[in-house]
Amino acid sequence: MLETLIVGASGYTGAELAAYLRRHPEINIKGLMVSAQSADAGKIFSDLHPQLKGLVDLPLQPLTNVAEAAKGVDVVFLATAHEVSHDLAPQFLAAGCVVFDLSGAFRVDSPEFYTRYYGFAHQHGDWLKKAVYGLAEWQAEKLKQAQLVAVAGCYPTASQLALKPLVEAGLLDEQQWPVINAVSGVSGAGRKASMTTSFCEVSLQPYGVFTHRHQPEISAHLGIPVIFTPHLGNFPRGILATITCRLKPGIGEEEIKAAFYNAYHNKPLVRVYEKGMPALKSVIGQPFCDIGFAIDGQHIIVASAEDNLLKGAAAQAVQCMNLRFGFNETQSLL
Ligand SMILES: NC(=O)C1=CN([C@@H]2O[C@H](COP(=O)(O)OP(=O)(O)OC[C@H]3O[C@@H](n4cnc5c(N)ncnc54)[C@H](OP(=O)(O)O)[C@@H]3O)[C@@H](O)[C@H]2O)C=CC1
Ligand SMILES: CC(=O)N[C@@H](CCC(=O)OP(=O)(O)O)C(=O)O
Repeated sequence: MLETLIVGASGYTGAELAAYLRRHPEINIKGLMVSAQSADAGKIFSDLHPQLKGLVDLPLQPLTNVAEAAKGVDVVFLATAHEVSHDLAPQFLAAGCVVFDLSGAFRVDSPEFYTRYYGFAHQHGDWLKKAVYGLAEWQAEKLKQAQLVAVAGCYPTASQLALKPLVEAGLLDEQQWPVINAVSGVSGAGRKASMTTSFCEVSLQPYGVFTHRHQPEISAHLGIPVIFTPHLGNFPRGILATITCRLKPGIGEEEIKAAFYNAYHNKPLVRVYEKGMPALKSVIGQPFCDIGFAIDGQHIIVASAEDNLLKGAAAQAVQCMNLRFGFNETQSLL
């Protein structure tokens, strides 16, 4: 049995982690943590997330001393903001814990990337180098050795799962950058109140145009440049990415189908459609990323759908943990 902490347990992804981990036969949830100053410290977790009433009724504990909190703990999930994870992860790692970080704090091995896109100077270049990028379907071998897993971002997961089979098989015309248009539900911005995510303000709209931090995350791990435009949608959860690319001359449906088959025929959490396009309703509340495509001449449109809080965050984190410890990949997820 692995003793496990969820830090940031009162948040959206933290709550989803608790829901999965409570039913994992190899995991004991030892503690649900929030910040030392949290207004929710001392409250019962399920009073904040009543869907888990009677299932996870532990108190939310203030994280006042990391060394103390890490005692007897094997695994830590950090469902915290990037800056918070950046500070906490090295402390839990120093205490010997295996850390699964849902934030972007360790996803790209480039200190300049953090200054430019995250607005802070990264202090842990050693861990940036050692971190394994948690895009589970593509990192199974590396994950087995990882002490720090930087779980892939929500948009980057939907985007890369759709594009990587085509890139790896060399099917795309390299002169034409893939154009990714993706819409996310509001839970992507977290649970804390803010003006931009308040009910009356939200209206379908692009944001972060040419500047969103997920563009370089996707490019860095895909190995090619992309255009990425996120949109905020007026629904609670889910991401739909619609991606337009140009194929190399002579590439057709047969090659595309083969590329997706080779990549995912034995990957239970990616479902590639024989025909039709995925919709959010098929993945909300599910740990899957669903992919569909259509070809017209040299153009291909690939669409991928996921629940941002699940395959885009908590489910993928648990999937990475399953792979790390040699459990069934979908344990507690399906
Ligand atoms: N939402 C999404 O769709 C996705 C989110 N992510 C990433 O996952 C992380 C969590 O996201 P999300 O669940 O949406 O965030 P939320 O804002 O919903 O939750 C953040 C949690 O962190 C806690 N927290 C804040 N500061 C500290 C601290 N210093 N020590 C311990 N706990 C702290 C908060 O509680 P309190 O403030 O009361 O202490 C809260 O429990 C972020 O890095 C996000 O970028 C990744 C993929 C998708
Ligand atoms: C709708 C919305 O605001 N989405 C967030 C992305 C979700 C997220 O938390 O980003 P990571 O996957 O990198 O952790 C944003 O655009 O900043």
